[in-house]
Amino acid sequence: MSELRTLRNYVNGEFVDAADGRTLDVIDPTTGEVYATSPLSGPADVDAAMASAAVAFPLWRDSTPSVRQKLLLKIADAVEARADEIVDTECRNTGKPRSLTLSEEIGPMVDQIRFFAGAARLLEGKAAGEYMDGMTSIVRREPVGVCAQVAPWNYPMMMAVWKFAPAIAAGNAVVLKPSDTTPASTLLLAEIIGGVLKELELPAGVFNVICGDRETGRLMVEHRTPAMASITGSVRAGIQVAESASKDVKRVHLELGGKAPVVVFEDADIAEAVEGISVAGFFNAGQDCTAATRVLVHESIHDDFVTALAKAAADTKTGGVDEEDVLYGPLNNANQLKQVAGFIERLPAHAKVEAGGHRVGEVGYFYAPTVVSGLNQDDEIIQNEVFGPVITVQKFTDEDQAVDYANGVEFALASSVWTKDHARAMRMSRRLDFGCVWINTHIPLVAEMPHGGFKKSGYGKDLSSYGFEDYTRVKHVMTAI
Ligand SMILES: NC(=O)c1ccc[n+]([C@@H]2O[C@H](COP(=O)([O-])OP(=O)(O)OC[C@H]3O[C@@H](n4cnc5c(N)ncnc54)[C@H](O)[C@@H]3O)[C@@H](O)[C@H]2O)c1
Ligand SMILES: C[N+](C)(C)CC=O
Repeated sequence: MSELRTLRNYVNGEFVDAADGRTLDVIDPTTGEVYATSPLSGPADVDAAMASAAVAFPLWRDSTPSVRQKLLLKIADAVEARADEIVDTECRNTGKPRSLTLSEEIGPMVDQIRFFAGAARLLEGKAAGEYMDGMTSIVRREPVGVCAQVAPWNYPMMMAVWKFAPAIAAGNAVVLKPSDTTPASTLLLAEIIGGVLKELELPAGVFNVICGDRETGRLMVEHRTPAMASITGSVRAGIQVAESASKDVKRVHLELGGKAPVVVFEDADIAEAVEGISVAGFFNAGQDCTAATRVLVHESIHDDFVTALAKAAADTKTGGVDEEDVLYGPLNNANQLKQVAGFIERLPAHAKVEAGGHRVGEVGYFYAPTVVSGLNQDDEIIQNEVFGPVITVQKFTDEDQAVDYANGVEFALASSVWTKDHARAMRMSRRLDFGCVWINTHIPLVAEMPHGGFKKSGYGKDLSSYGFEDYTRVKHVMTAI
């Protein structure tokens, strides 16, 4: 067995252990074996990281947009240059297929960092002017302060980018906590970002990473230093973060769970829909807040659709990091495997498992591509986030019922409509109560467009100029003239 790696926090430009030496095991989900340890950070570590960010913040706040852009562009170049190493690290820690991680994550991440590098120089505000006789008003857009940022395990490195890039572009300093199950790639990003900060002689404390669990996250959010708390994670965690932040009225940015409806009308191109939906439902083992997880199909094509989707599931391959033609790897951790299996074990008698419905192998946390039909709107598996390679299929009779079913959950992050009827697609995009509506596609994202939900999926946007503005505050300056 190879030697255990020791991961360390990254604070003020240095890798350091937790002050009291406590650690957590880091597990390779492909094998279920411990391959590293990471710090279980406590109050002293949170204090140190916050102090580092607090010192850096005024210096970074006063930097010009041009300097912020230069930093981010250099980080993007460095990430691109070390892509293979980053992918190796991410794949060891998540079990994702190597080739897909390279093509579907590194490219977009680099592009997203470059997008925010550009955004740093394009902040918009209202025109300065005389809105009252004898007075001139100006709007200043300023960074918010130190940001406490908490990331999930499903896209560890990409979610880190979505957090630090807009925050740093806007002039904030960051303390970021990766999930306890996936700290490795975020710490490699810290090494890269720290190297660029050093090269440009910029304050080391602009970017800090501390590892730990929920309690570490709570300590960060409740710490007196940050002015803003941002989390990507479950609804439960989001509610707790909002509660913690409310104690001293910190700004909160919440990207939480999803339960995306996928509405397929009778005039859709069925073959195209089945292919797009199966990839968007099973990609990353369905551990995606926008996954195409909850299919609603018009009754006239329901049976044919289910047969085709079950075949697509049977043709979908899960397997190891370097296996060929694999769409997805293991679930992220033993708890997640238990959670996904639990939903299938508890299915009501009226449900029918059309494909999969079982674990694959006994080593690691692999689960088969699964399709379940015959479900009712109030079934547990329809109302709750499975976050696994499971697609459910329900029948609808008309547009109104499709809208009722689609909107009839507590989540409201993403949705899609499959139809050739343009007017219907436009009607549906107005009526669907989700932060994103895709038409005849599902899952693509671009840096320029906002990502974020409504209802229990949270508030605040990632990516885009909206996401950038969330990391700024607006000040009115009025002067007598
Ligand atoms: N909306 C999005 O953009 C998006 C993206 C990815 C994942 N998610 C959601 O995240 C969930 C899966 O991720 P997860 O299991 O890591 O979520 P999780 O809620 O268990 O944890 C997310 C992060 O929050 C931390 N955390 C948990 N409780 C906390 C608390 N009380 N205070 C501070 N930090 C706390 C965790 O340590 C982890 O780093 C799914 O529900 C998924 O839909 C949403
Ligand atoms: C944000 N996204 C869609 C990349 C992953 C959500 O889980």
